[in-house]
Amino acid sequence: MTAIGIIGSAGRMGQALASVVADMGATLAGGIDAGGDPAAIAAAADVLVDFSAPSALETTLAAAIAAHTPILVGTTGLSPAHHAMIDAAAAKIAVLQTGNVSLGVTLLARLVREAAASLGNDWDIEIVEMHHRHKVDAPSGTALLLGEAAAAGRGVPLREVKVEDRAGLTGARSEGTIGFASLRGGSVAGDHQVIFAGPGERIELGHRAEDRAIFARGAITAALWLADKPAGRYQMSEVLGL
Ligand SMILES: NC(=O)C1=CN([C@@H]2O[C@H](COP(=O)(O)OP(=O)(O)OC[C@H]3O[C@@H](n4cnc5c(N)ncnc54)[C@H](OP(=O)(O)O)[C@@H]3O)[C@@H](O)[C@H]2O)C=CC1
Ligand SMILES: O=C(O)C1=N[C@H](C(=O)O)C[C@H](O)C1
Repeated sequence: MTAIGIIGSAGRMGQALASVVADMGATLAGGIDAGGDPAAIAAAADVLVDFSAPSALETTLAAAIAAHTPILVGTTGLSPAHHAMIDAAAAKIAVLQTGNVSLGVTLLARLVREAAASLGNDWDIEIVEMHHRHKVDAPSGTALLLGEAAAAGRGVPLREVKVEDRAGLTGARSEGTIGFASLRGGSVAGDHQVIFAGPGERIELGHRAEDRAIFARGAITAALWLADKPAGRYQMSEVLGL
C-alpha cells in the first residue's frame, strides 16, 4: 500500500487527510508540522502531501528531492519564486501543484477557459471567492487558478491583466482586465464564482465546497496517481482525465 506523508498534519487539511487515508486504500507514513523534520517524513513516505504554509516549501521540496519522493503541493499563497522552486524540483521528481484538488473546480477551470475563449473583451471577467475566517491568503489559490484559466482562454498572461485591489477613486474598469474580490467569514469551506459581465447580460460559473473532505479525497486520489510517476510537473486535469 502507498504510504502518505503529510506536511501540515495537525492543520485543518492535515486532519481531514488523515481521516480519509485508510478508506482510500493508502497508509499513513506520518506527518509533521512547524519544527518537524521534513527529511525523515520524506524518507518514510512513498509520496508527500503538503497543505501547510508557503514558508515551508523550500525545505520540504529539498527533502523530497533528496529522498526522491513525489510530492503534491496544495499549499496556497505561493509567490513567483515559489513556482520557480517547484519548476526546479519537477526536473528531478514528480510534483503536482494546484490551488484546488477537487473534481468540481478542475472541471470548472476548463469551462471558464472555454467561456473566456468564446467571449470577446467586452465581456468583463470578475472572480469572487469566500472562505472561512481563518484563511491567511488572498485571493485564494483557486481564484488565481480560475483567473489563469480565463486568461489562457483569452491568450494573455494573467499577471498582465489581473486587478486585485480596488478602493477609492479607481477610475473606470479597464477593458480586458480580470478582477478579484475576496470575502472572509465564518466556516465557509470555499466558494468561487466567475462572472462574465457582458453588454446587457451575465454568465456566472461557480463552485461551492460544502465540506473539506472533498479536498482530502481529491488530494489522496492525486497522491496515489503521482506515487509512481517520473519527474515532471503534473496537473489535476491529468489525474482526473479531464
Ligand atoms: N489545494 C487545495 O485544494 C487546498 C489548499 N488548501 C491550502 O492548504 C493550506 C493549509 O490549510 P489549512 O489546513 O486550512 O491551514 P492550517 O493553518 O489549519 O494548517 C496548516 C498546518 O501547517 C503547519 N505548518 C506551518 N509551517 C510548517 C512548516 N514549516 N512545516 C510543516 N508544517 C507547517 C501548521 O503547523 P503549526 O500550527 O505548528 O504552525 C499547521 O498544522 C493553505 O495554504 C490552504 O489554502 C486548503 C484546502 C484545499
Ligand atoms: O484555505 C482554504 O481553506 C482553502 N484553500 C484553497 C484556496 O486557496 O483556494 C482551496 C479551498 O478553496 C480551501
